Amino acid sequence: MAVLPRIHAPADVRALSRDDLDRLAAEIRHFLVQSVSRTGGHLGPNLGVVELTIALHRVFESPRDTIVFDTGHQAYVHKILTGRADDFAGLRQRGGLSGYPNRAESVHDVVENSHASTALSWADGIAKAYAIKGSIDRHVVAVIGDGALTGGMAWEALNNIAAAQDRRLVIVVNDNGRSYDPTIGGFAEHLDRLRTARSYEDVLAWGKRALRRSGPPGRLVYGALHGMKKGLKDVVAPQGMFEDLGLKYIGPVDGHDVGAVERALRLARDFGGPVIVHCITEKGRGYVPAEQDVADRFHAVGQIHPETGLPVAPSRFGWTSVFADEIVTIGHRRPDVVAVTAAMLQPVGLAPFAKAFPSRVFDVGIAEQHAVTSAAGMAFAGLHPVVAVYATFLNRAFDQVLMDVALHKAGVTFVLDRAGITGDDGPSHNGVWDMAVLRVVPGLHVAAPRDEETLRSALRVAVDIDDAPSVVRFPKGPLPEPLPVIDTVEGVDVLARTAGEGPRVLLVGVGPMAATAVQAAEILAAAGVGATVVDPRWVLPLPAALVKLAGEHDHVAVLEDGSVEGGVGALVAQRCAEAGLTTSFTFAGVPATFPVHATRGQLVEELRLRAEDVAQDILHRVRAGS
Ligand SMILES: Cc1ncc(C[n+]2csc(CCOP(=O)(O)OP(=O)(O)O)c2C)c(N)n1
Ligand SMILES: CC(=O)[C@@H](O)[C@H](O)COP(=O)(O)O
Ligand SMILES: [Mg+2]
Repeated sequence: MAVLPRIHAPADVRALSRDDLDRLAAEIRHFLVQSVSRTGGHLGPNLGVVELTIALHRVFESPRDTIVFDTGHQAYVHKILTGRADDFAGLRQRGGLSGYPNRAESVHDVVENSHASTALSWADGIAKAYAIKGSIDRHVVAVIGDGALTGGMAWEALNNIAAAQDRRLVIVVNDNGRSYDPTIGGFAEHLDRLRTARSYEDVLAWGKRALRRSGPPGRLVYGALHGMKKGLKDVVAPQGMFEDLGLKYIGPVDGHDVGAVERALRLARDFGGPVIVHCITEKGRGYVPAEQDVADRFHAVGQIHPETGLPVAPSRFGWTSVFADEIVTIGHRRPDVVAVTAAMLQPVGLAPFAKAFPSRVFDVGIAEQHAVTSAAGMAFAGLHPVVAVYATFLNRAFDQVLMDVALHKAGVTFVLDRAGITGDDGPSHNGVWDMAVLRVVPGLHVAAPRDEETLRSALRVAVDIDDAPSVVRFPKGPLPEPLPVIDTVEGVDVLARTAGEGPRVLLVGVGPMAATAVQAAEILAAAGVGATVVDPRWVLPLPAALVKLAGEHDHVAVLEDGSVEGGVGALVAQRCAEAGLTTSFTFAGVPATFPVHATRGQLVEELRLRAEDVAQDILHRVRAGS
């Protein structure tokens, strides 16, 4: 009889027999492959934490004990064990399950932020609060991957966690040796060494045999050692780095052996202080296409054929591919150009560059702040670094862009992929803050290309800027059709001029929103309102021609796939006001909200960013004479 249908809450998992547990793990694995094949999602990471998550919910009593997941992309099993298996048909879809923990879904979910390396700080804060509130019997458990452990915040948290030996805080390191690629750096090598050490279980078993064979005194010693705060493993093979930090270490544990993980977690739970449980897992475990995926073990898949793992729809030539191609061309021409990635070499399109110039690409781990400041160092020493990250992840390196790159007028180029609304990856993955946040950085240049040619051009110009930071941002997904230029005004592309009676409208399309602006102009023309559509291509520094053009029109609409608060539209309005213009404005962009996961198209409609929405809003303003 199937076990999974009997699981509606963690208590059901705790009630299972040992045999049922193995069956449950197999059934969950089958379920994940069948379901995520249909919806897309983080299949590989979740196949790697099936047994680990089962053991977690058997040893700790969520929500009384608090379990937080770092990044949260590996929380599908947690969702299954907390009664949401039936909801997976709607994974990452509007109205369906989020691809990450989500408090609106369950009391068992805490951290909704999908940005890596934050879980230990969450755990430290929660543990401090429990201590102050006297809830000393509540445990806090943080599950963090080896990749997320390469992020600086994790080490800030470890430093604090180690400072309080009385906190019931368990750190479960889910060590599968990879982010997307194999995890890099000295710490990753340290984990490697631990990983290859004799397993915790083996050492325990050896200790039991060896000491017990030596008669009553040996048995006495084994009992004393096993009961010791430090535990046998540390006595036999103390784990230097963690021990030096003041953190007890238990492991390495076979993360696919429910019993072994349970035993290690129980030991950690009862220790009464901060403990690291080092679980060795395999990303994509139990699904051959994922296990054999050299690139990233099916880290994130679209819809696939479950039998083969092959994509249902072939991926189309997209924005990232254009960057991947152009940066190689630039690399041939410019030996000083180097590339920096934060553990996302393939997703950001740097694999061809790495193949062509293996010594000129640097994977710094999930460490965007380090990526930016080390790039400032590279620029100081005569290189032109190109830092390629997803737009949303640059948020955490704002100070480094401002104070290490811009303050020193460093020629660093930032390539921001997934800029704008991405949608199904949830609110923390939309890349909508970059233009508003970076707007205040002195000297910084920002390009928002609208198609392939303007992207290639922007990259070529950016790498030639050697006295200031430059940013080139583009969205996720397939390339739009090229938009022809009918005129230019002091470097600003004019894409359309339509006839009409009465007030004339200036439509400023930022990046791919230029296409929406052209469509909106056509709708306005049909309503008898004439318009000019322009695309500045470089939105920072703001071209003076935009103010001049605004002065020649009665109403200005700025369309941007980014925050409308403090965005490009706000900047255009400010410059117009400074020039004494009294032009009225329509601002089409993303409001200061966290849109719930949905497709990009659904969010564009929800946020009224379609051409028909923008045209309607403009007509309303123009006809109201405002
Ligand atoms: C700040 C930040 N940078 C990059 C990412 C993209 N990202 C998502 S998961 C991941 C790899 C995480 O590796 P690990 O922590 O080892 O978890 P695993 O996928 O191996 O379970 C990366 C780089 C992110 N979510 N947050
Ligand atoms: C969890 C995480 O941050 C990444 O896996 C991200 O979800 C990938 O996004 P794309 O699928 O857009 O590359
Ligand atoms: Mg990993």
